[in-house]
Amino acid sequence: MSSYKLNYTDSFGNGDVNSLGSNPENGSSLAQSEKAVEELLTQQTPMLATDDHLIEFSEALRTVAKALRGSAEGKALAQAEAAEWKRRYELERSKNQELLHKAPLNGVCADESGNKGMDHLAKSPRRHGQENGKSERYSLERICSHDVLQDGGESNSPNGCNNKLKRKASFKLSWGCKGQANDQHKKEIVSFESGNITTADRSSKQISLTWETNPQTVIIFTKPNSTSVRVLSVEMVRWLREHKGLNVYVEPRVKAELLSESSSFDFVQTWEDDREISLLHPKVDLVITLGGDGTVLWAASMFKGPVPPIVPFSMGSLGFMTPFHSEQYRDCLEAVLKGPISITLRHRLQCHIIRDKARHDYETEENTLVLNEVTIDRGISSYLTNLECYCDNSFVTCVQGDGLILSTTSGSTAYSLAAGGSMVHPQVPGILFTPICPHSLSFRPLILPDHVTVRVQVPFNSRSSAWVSFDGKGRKQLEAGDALVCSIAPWPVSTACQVESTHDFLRSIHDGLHWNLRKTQSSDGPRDT
Ligand SMILES: NC(=O)c1ccc[n+]([C@@H]2O[C@H](COP(=O)([O-])OP(=O)(O)OC[C@H]3O[C@@H](n4cnc5c(N)ncnc54)[C@H](O)[C@@H]3O)[C@@H](O)[C@H]2O)c1
Ligand SMILES: Nc1ncnc2c1ncn2[C@@H]1O[C@H](COP(=O)(O)OP(=O)(O)OP(=O)(O)O)[C@@H](O)[C@H]1O
Repeated sequence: MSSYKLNYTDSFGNGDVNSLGSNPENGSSLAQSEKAVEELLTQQTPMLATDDHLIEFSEALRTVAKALRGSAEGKALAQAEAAEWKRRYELERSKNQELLHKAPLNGVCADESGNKGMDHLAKSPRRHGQENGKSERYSLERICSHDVLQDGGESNSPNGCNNKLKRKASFKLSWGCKGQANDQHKKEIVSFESGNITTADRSSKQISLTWETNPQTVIIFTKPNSTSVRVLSVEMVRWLREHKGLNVYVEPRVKAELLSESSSFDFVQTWEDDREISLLHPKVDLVITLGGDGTVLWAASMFKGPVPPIVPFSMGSLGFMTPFHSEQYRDCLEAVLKGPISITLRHRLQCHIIRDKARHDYETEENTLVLNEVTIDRGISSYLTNLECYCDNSFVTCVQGDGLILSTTSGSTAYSLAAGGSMVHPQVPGILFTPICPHSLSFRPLILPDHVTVRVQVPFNSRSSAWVSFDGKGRKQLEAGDALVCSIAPWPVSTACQVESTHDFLRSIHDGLHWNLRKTQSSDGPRDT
């Protein structure tokens, strides 16, 4: 029986409790043997008085009967004890599973037989007690101590796990980027409670936007020189005003177009200077774009800080960021204005040029925000670029070729893709480092994490200058000694999804690029036998 008990405790957490000393058949056979002895004694009694041997035999049988009774009682006790241990074991197992659900046991080590150690219980018995009351805490602590003693107490197992109950050293994780204390967000994603690092949440999830008050003001950006866009913009502006009672802003060019249609478009508001538009952000609830991806890039570039959510209607040939069909604009806008809507949160890169010859702060150039990418190329020069690249001050490589693309994940389906970069889901945070026609066989594209700062410098001994462009626009020259510094901007661009982020992304690569489109192989032909 004690071996049952030891076996049971030895295999705590993994053993088969039902096989340990609780076989009901054993108990009933002992009871039957005892009953048989009693019957024999009763039958033999008349003869005992006359035969000494029989008396002796009778005494012996009584002793055997007593022993059998004791054994049966002991068995019953053992069964009761086993049942109690089983109850405790199941109680503990359910607690462990509860704990596992809350936090996977990263810090728990296994003994040689693969059994889980008890450190996870040792570290938080009080927590069990607080949750389940004193008696359960007491029983759990007893189970732990029992297990540890049975497992051999103080010795260290070969895998380095000490079987003795002990507390793990506690620690703290902190996140920082160049001295900034921006822990809060990350702490919600990674928990490091009680020495266990666990993922508490995903850093990037499908995001849903719900209006708390009704949207009042929209701004519409349209692709220039397109008749179909012009026709739609006239219709949409009227509908937004007459059916939805919204304030509408458009670009000065579009206001002129609307007024040429009818003077009733007087209510439409605009601005004089593009710098004014950044002041509009606090007033604008929603941005609508009518065009292709270029119009989304254009709209985003108008906001040098936070950007209102964008609803992009597809009116171009390709539409990676434009999931909405213009024919159904009423239904679509009804749904968006009502909410909730799924959005894709697209990171932008903030790019800053540092001029070697700049000696004063006022000579510093303004940051430029890009939604797709910043490109550093050789421009009209016929020489190879010679770009020294650093990531957080670590030297990365020297780009000798046509140039380098630093792309967002939204931009991964644009120029970076054409230069051999991976396609990356737009909500994956990171910076793509994609060379353009590198003059080396081993230069593969990289994807860097979202917290790094990349610096691309034209060395003083470079044969030629380089050229920077932002989302394919605004080219600037980088002379020898100049550098471009680039990191993820704090103001992402949220675009409304037709369905949800992943669905829309996959649809865009299927429809836009015919990704992995191939005729299905017919089933007739050679087969594995
Ligand atoms: N070789 C190339 O593929 C190449 C060369 C130069 C620029 N571009 C891209 O063009 C972009 C500027 O776009 P534009 O419309 O203002 O110029 P554009 O009118 O010259 O159009 C460029 C094409 O890129 C597509 N595009 C833009 N952003 C995209 C994205 N995120 N995913 C997939 N395709 C996208 C557009 O739909 C368009 O068809 C640049 O940011 C750059 O990524 C690509
Ligand atoms: N409101 C705007 N003002 C000035 N330029 C714009 C505006 N909207 C878009 N553009 C520019 O017009 C060009 C074409 O825009 P867009 O990509 O939207 O249309 P598209 O080329 O017809 O689309 P696709 O590339 O899908 O065929 C881009 O270079 C973009 O920067």
